[in-house]
Formats: sequence, structure tokens, C-alpha cells
Amino acid sequence: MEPIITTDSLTMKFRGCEALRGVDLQIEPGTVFALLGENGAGKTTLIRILTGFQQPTSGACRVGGIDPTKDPGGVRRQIGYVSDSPALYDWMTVDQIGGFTASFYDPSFRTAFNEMMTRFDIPMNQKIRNLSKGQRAKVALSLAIAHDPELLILDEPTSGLDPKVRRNFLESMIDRAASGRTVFLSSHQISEVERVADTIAILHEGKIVLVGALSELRAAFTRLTIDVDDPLRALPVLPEPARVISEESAGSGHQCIVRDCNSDMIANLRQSPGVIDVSSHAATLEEIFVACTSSEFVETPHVFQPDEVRQ
Ligand SMILES: Nc1ncnc2c1ncn2[C@@H]1O[C@H](COP(=O)(O)OP(=O)(O)OP(=O)(O)O)[C@@H](O)[C@H]1O
Repeated sequence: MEPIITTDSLTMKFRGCEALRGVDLQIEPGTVFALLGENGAGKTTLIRILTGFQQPTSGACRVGGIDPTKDPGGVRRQIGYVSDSPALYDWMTVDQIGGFTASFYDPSFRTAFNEMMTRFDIPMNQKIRNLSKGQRAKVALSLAIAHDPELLILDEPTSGLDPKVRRNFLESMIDRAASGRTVFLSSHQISEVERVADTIAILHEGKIVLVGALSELRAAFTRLTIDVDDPLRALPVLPEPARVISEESAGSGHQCIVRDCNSDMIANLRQSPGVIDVSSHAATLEEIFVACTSSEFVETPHVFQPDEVRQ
């Protein structure tokens, strides 16, 4: 099956800042894809390029078979998109904005939008400027999904939503993917992403440092806690293909996030001179995220470099 989104060496340079540095991605249809990154990592810039609001400095991309740099209107008609700060016409009522947006789509849009407003308990005659932050978020989201797009792109979709609506919303994203549609969302909310996404990419300083199926990433990363007899003792080297992503030490205790470490390696580690105890747990997505975005991950030459991590 054709990927619904592809990017090829996308770069974006602003004055004095390289927001994207050679981003390569392929996103399969029918997935919930989550783009994780710290503040300023380049998430919004990537989304703005994919939705045709920003021309990249170099590189190429396709969204649903369309090049957003050449046909931004075509992409935007085909997808649903909610930005991190949705611009809604404040002077319109909810009913008017529904009617206005419906004019770009087929008649089913209006019915679906009205149903969502009823479900969210938002009065149709209320002016947009008088809605609460959460109500605005619900209107923006409903406008983006009422035409039932094959691809939904959401920049920080749950900010402003209360926990109950947030939960329902995230569950509805899983349902969308189950029916073959694709959801691309950017988020800081790692625990939420963990619940809904099946594919994860971590963007760090404009580069994709990790991408893969969440289930595979969970299986591949281990947190090792190693106690040694002497704080000055060097840790035993793990054999290939294991790779230490990050390491923290406090006295004679060490915490490492390791990729591709198996039970034989851990058993050998326990037998190594000076090693008193080793415990291992599957790393959480948050631990993987912190390890992959830590300064050592990028800068220390003996751990694997971002380019090597890319799958
Ligand atoms: N129009 C612009 N002009 C100059 N620099 C910009 C512009 N847009 C973004 N940047 C810079 O590009 C970098 C990436 O910004 P971007 O908004 O894409 O990050 P982000 O990952 O979405 O961050 P956040 O999570 O804080 O929203 C930042 O350093 C930002 O200052």
C-alpha cells in the first residue's frame, strides 16, 4: 500500500535557525502516527509544510498523493487539519461557521457537524468569541473531521480539552485508524500518545532520531539498573547489537537505557567482575523519549548517533 505521507530530506531554514534538518518519513495509511518532540523541535514547522502553509527550503513531500508545495489547496481540501492555535472567525456564530465551512464540502458535512455540536453540547447560536477555550477546540476539531477525511493532521490536539473529552477524543482516533483512515498528531503528552498511537517518531532539533511501531520500540528498549562494588569501576561493555542510549550514574549505581539488549547479555553482565546486581525492565516511552533527546544521545560519539537510529 502507498504511504499516505512521505517526506524526503525535508529541510527548513529560518533566519538563524534550522528548524528541520533532512526529515525522511513514510506514514502508512490506517495508522495513528504520533510526532513527539520538545518545544522548538520543529513539529509545527513540519506540519505547516505538509499542509501547504510553508514552503520548505529543500526536500520533497507528498500527502495523499499530492505535493503540498505545488497544490496546497488540493491537500487542504482532502485532509482534516487542526493547528495548535486554530483561527476561527470570532464574529460568526457556531451555526454560521458550520454553514460557511460546509460550503466547501458535500452536504453530509453539515449534518455531521451539527451532530457533533449536539454531542459536545455547544449552542449553535453562540458567537465563537464567547466560547470557552475547550469549546473552541471542540468546534475546530469538528470542522476538521465533519467531512470524514482519509487523513487527519492535528497539532497538539488535546490542549484545552477536559480529561473526559480528551479520553473520548483519543478513543475516537483509534476508531478512525481501525476504519482505515490515518491520524497524524503532534504532542508533548507522552502518556496519551502511548495509549493511542501505533507508530511513533521522535523529532529532536529538527531531525528524526527515532521512528518505529510503538510495540517494536517497547520491545527493543530496556532500562538497566546496575550496581557495582566501586563508584570508580567502569561499566562492562555490552556486546553488539546492544547500544547504550543514555547513562546516568550516582555513586556505584548506574541507570542505562539500552537498545537491543537480550537476556543472555544481562546474565553475562551479572557475572562481570565488580557487578553486584543488575535489574532490567522494559523502558517506558517517556524514558525512551528522554534518552533519545538527551544531549549525550546526540553528542557522545560512542553511543549511537541519530542517523543510525533511523529505521
Ligand atoms: N516563521 C519563523 N521564523 C523564524 N523561526 C521560526 C519560524 N517558525 C518557527 N521557527 C523556529 O523554528 C524552530 C521550530 O519551531 P516549531 O514551532 O516548528 O517547533 P515545535 O516543535 O512545534 O515547538 P512547540 O512544541 O513549542 O510548539 C524554533 O526554533 C522556532 O523558533
